[in-house]
Amino acid sequence: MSLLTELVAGALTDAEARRVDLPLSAVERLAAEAPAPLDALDFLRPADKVKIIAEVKRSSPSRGRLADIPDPAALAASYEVGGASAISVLTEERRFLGSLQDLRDVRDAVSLPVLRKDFIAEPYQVFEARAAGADLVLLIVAALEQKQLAELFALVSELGMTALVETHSADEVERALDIGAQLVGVNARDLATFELDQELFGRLADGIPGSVIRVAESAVKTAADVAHYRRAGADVVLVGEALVTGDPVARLEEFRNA
Ligand SMILES: O=C(O)c1ccccc1NCC(=O)[C@H](O)[C@H](O)COP(=O)(O)O
Repeated sequence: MSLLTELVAGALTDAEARRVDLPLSAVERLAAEAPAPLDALDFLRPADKVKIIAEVKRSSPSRGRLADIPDPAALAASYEVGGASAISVLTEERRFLGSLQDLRDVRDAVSLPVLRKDFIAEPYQVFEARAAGADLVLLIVAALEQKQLAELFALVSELGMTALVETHSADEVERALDIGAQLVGVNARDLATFELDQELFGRLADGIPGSVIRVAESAVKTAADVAHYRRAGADVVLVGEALVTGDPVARLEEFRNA
């Protein structure tokens, strides 16, 4: 079983367990009652300076434990002070040690759009994201059949949220564009081998029209890495490890001025 398949299966098992206490009808109701989502596309629109999605990331399969993050809300608030344009919260529990409670806490602490970063494969998880206050939901093309991707994308949009559609090849970029994605990510990390390829963004960016917001994900350690992605056409960079292992405000300022 590939790591991605394992991560999706684990996320679905955990969602199934939550569903025992909170059935679909209840989570749908909570989603409908949640305050309206922010327009993430507006916050991430291309500008003179690169926009940053700053990630709350405790641990990862490739790097193990990164940071304890006892107070995700405080970390997210410091990201906002540092000038982030959106906050990504890893809610996957098994390998990233995140939770939906982290997302709720972050939602209450910032006035920026919040992304649910998880291994989403079922509508229940999308309703959960909205009920917890998410404005954005990650959809990983490699984890989904095209029909499933299109249906989840339609649901995310119907609930007023924005999908960050993540790709790792030209074929996946085409699939993202086919469903009408307005926010397309290129992840430098091969989710099967963990290999990082910072050049991948540049190779795929040309296939993404200028009307679509282009997000370079992973492998940003320094301002030079941000500048590299910027030159290759990134409107937005998504950064995790470098922010949770250093001074987030100082690093965000460096990265924004790259
Ligand atoms: O980070 C991992 O090891 C990982 C493994 C398998 C699936 C996803 C994984 N990470 C999710 C991400 O894409 C990153 O958290 C995100 O792009 C930030 O990356 P970084 O700045 O390199 O921490």
